Amino acid sequence: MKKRIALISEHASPIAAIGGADTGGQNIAVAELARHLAALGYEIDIFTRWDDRRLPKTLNWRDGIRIIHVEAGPVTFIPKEKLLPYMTAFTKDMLRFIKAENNRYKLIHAHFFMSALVAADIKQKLGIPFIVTFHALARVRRIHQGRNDWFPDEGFAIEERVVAEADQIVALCPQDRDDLINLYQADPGKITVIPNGFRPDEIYPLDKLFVRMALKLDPKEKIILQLGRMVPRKGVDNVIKALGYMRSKHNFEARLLIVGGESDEPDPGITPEIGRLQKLAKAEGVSDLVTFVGRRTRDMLHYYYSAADVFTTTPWYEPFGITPLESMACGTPVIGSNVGGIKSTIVDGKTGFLVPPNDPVLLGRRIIELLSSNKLMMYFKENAIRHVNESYTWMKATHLTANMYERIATQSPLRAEDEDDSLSYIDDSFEALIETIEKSRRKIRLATLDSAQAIYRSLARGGKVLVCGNGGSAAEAQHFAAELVGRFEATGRRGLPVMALTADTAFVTAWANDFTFEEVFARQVEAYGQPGDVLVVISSSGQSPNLLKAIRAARKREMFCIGLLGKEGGAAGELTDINIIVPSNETSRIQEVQLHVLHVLSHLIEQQIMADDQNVIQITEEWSISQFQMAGLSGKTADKRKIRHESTKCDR
Ligand SMILES: O=C(CO)[C@@H](O)[C@H](O)[C@H](O)[C@H](O)COP(=O)(O)O
Ligand SMILES: [Zn+2]
Repeated sequence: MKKRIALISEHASPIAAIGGADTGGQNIAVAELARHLAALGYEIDIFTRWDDRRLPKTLNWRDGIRIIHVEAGPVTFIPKEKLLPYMTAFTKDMLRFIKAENNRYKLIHAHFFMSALVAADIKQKLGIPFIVTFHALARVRRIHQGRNDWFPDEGFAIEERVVAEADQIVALCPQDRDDLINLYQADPGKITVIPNGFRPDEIYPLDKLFVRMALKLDPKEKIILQLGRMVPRKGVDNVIKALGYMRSKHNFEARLLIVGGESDEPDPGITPEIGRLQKLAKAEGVSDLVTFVGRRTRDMLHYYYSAADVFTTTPWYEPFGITPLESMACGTPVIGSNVGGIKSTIVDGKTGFLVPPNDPVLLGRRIIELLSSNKLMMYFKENAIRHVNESYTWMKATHLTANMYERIATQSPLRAEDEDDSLSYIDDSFEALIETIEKSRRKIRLATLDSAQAIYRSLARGGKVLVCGNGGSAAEAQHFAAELVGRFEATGRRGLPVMALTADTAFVTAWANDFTFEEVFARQVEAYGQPGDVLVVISSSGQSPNLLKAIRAARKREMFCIGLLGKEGGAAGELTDINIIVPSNETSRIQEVQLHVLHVLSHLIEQQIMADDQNVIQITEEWSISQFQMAGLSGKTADKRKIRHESTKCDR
């Protein structure tokens, strides 16, 4: 069985279109991680909030990947800042799904703090270890966005809990790791740095002239590209201001293409951020240099990256930033702000430039410096392609992730390679046993009681019990005899004459060796059995010839025969006086229930014998005061056995 992993990404579905306000790097990261894990042989379920009724509850997205749409709040788009109140419902629906499918996830990998809250609650209930990738940390966001961060303050406490309870935390870059340690006191030993990546078969360089023609762009113009989520913190303002600075102070003109938004056509009505930036462009006197492209599908992105001369990304902060990688993968140098993940993915002066996040003048100067030197552009291009292919592919990130999964899985109680199979077997066998016990409880209670009474009656009258069976049943025959000759639960009772016909190895081997195995029990029945004694045969099939012969021999000696059987009783069931037939066809399940029945019989017989002996002592004491003395006998010499016999006669 393949290893099952659950990914939770409460707001960022892998199938959402990229570029909208709430769709960006996390959607891509989850989608790519899932695809590459599936290629490594994992079975992936991605749990994400159901926000569109047109989508099925469970979607078989790709080979080995399902998207499970979780019911949590209204089935419509809700901004991620408003999702926290629905997380309890999310957990409940996810638990329901896991239980309904009887799924055993090796671990859960949660993306973002709300998903991690779900994972932490599920870990508490089901013990499944979990890993978290925060993608963005509340404290960091608050530092950089202040009151423009609309997430509820509960986020801080939730992140602290998650940091403490997660089995492992993925930091996207060294800055992310430092923030986790400094702002959340995360245990450094629990942090693994795994950067995001790009897919070389999806994002690769295209011929600049060709794509400019395809995109109807001027082949000669200098083009600056800005691509990503349309939100203020991405710092597009900075680039527009840089454009203004370049034109006014250096008379240097370049076109700025802005790709992104909520619709394919740029529409300030649908994407207010576009309207805001248009106003800014006007104020900076560069409206004619700024082109809003609108949202584009992922298969078109490398056209835009390849068409540009330089890619700019100057957010105030950026937990990771996938777009600079993609641009470098297309051979387009990047000028990015010296923050978060960007400062570790861009190699300053080798694959592009790093600039402070809010410095349009410096940005403008760097753009001019780069766009004015073909030599520098070529140098950055070559370095960029080599750099990202060496260090930042999704395949590489997935290998690091899978290594971490294996590490966690081997530390957890649900560990190790092929244990899914073993665990399934364990669970199934328990289920089957529970089912057999359930059925048996109803079916064999009366036969069990009758058998206990028959054995007790025989013992009470001075009779004995002979027990036999083969293999596991031979062991149980001896087990039963041991309970009654010795003791089961009670202390201080007399030993009872119960004999396992399997125990005399000298006789059994001699008789089987010299004559026939079929008569090893029958011969002993003939030797020991008396009228009124009981023979108990234990068999799962009821077909063993040596048992059938034993029963026939017992009948001849007017013994009472009890069959503890399975599989509808077999031939033995036809010959005995009482049958306890376990309603199952599986030998092991039959034997397991038979052991329980033998314990129940031991208890019932033992209790009856104890009650009986108590009765005898009382009568003995009464007689010793009255009748024995009158008869001139001492209590000591009273014939207790005789009295016992009398007292049990009237019992039943
Ligand atoms: O314990 C087991 C199987 O669980 C075996 O030893 C099993 O008792 C032997 O195969 C017996 O020979 C089966 O005999 P029976 O139950 O069919 O009379
Ligand atoms: Zn067995």
